Amino acid sequence: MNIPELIHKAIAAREFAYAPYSNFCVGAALLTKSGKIYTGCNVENAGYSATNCAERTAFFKAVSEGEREFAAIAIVGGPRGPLTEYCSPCGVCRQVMAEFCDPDEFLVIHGKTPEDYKQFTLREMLPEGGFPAANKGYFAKPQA
Ligand SMILES: O=c1ccn([C@H]2C[C@H](O)[C@@H](CO)O2)c(=O)[nH]1
Ligand SMILES: [Zn+2]
Repeated sequence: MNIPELIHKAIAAREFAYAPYSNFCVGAALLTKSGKIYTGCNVENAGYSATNCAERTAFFKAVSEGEREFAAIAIVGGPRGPLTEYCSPCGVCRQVMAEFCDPDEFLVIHGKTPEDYKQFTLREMLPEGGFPAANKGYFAKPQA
């Protein structure tokens, strides 16, 4: 797994962040087990709760194109401008990861630069979570 490349793609996706309300710009790059990368940015809305995080944008792009098996996600974010901090996913995004990802294999990478990052397993990010993808393998496979 090329983590610097994944972070680089998350940084590029952050350029597309639509964040006129918070000015907090986030990018994500989601790596499938087969090696494809789906990117996402946050997309805000005047009705704030309609906002979609970068991580879920990447997941929903991938799942809606038939992907079900994921290896890692890189996340970068912070106030508009150069990155100065690590960005950690919100609870809703962690729950979406839990739907599809093995908690002990899937890596959640918090990047600042391609070389400066922290990595966690999904289980570390969501201790005691419910993990349908791990408990019932068929949830992870496309069904008729
Ligand atoms: O991990 C995160 C944290 C925040 N945001 C977005 C949501 C909102 O648009 C803005 C401020 O929270 O950043 C993400 O996309 N991902
Ligand atoms: Zn989120």
